[in-house]
Amino acid sequence: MEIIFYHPTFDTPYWIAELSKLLPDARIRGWERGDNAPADYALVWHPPVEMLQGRELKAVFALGAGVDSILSKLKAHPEMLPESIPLFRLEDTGMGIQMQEYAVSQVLHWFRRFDDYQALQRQSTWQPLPDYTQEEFTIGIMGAGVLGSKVAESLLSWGFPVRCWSRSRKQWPQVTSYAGEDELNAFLQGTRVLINLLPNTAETVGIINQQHLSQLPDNSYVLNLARGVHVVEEDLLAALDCGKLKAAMLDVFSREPLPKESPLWLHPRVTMTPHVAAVTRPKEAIAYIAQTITQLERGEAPGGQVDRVRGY
Ligand SMILES: NC(=O)C1=CN([C@@H]2O[C@H](COP(=O)(O)OP(=O)(O)OC[C@H]3O[C@@H](n4cnc5c(N)ncnc54)[C@H](O)[C@@H]3O)[C@@H](O)[C@H]2O)C=CC1
Ligand SMILES: O=C(O)C(=O)CO
Repeated sequence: MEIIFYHPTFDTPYWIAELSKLLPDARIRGWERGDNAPADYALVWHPPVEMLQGRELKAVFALGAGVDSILSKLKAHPEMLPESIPLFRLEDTGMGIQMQEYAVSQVLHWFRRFDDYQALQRQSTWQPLPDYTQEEFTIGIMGAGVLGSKVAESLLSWGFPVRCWSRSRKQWPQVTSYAGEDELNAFLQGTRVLINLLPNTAETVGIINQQHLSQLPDNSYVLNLARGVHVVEEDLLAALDCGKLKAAMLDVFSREPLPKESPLWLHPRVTMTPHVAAVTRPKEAIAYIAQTITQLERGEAPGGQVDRVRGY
């Protein structure tokens, strides 16, 4: 079995060495321009078109959870990957715990009013503030998939009311499930902290916009952990400035790196991280890919296959 690997920043020799331990019969090589030798599987992130085009692959693996970049490249270059070749993505593989850490720490930061206390500290003001209660801090998770479910679980354990919104209704213990466009407004109207974990698809681009933000209660919060294109940044800033939103924490942006001139950098109630909410953990990802390849070789149907029409 031949496997080719391409990632613009990962440590290719490490990935090859670790994957070889789990797939001892495979010959694994880092792909370089000009390499047209046969391959059965390709492991990729932002692959050049020529890496995949014209190959008779058994499957392609995206080395992350989101497949928006590879699917948008496929729109422009459908010849890169015929429909008959399945595309797999990473499901959790250590990203769930990272999303839990991120969401729980930020929700608790807002819930315990550390943002307000930091503002008071800057004015040298000693001023205890009234506590918030869990009942007034309903968490609304958009995107009830692999990562959304992990985040829901962790916030439930801190006693917050949790609701989720997705395409189809979920039966999760203690979580109120809203489904489809018809229920989006009702979902938003009872959400105090909106956490976005949707995939980037034609239906979800720009979904956090003026119209939807206006449905949230006043003094709400937005935590964007998914993709920058979900948020209309001017609408978010307007919502912060009119008091609809109390604060926003953003990990992802419509343009990355965020341009220096973006007003988000200096807004006093915006905090940000540079797209690090959950990164690919090599050990877990390698074990997952090795297991999936083994299942494919046995003729089984493993999980994690992307529905290219649906877009995630
Ligand atoms: N900031 C970061 O570091 C990272 C961000 N991500 C982002 O998180 C996203 C979610 O990842 P997973 O949970 O693994 O994806 P997933 O595919 O398991 O879950 C997606 C969820 O969104 C829902 N959904 C999709 N389209 C919808 C629509 N039009 N309306 C309502 N609900 C819809 C689905 O029903 C599903 O519940 C990824 O696509 C990626 O963009 C993932 C990893 C790291
Ligand atoms: O895996 C993904 O989709 C990511 O965004 C990694 O940062």
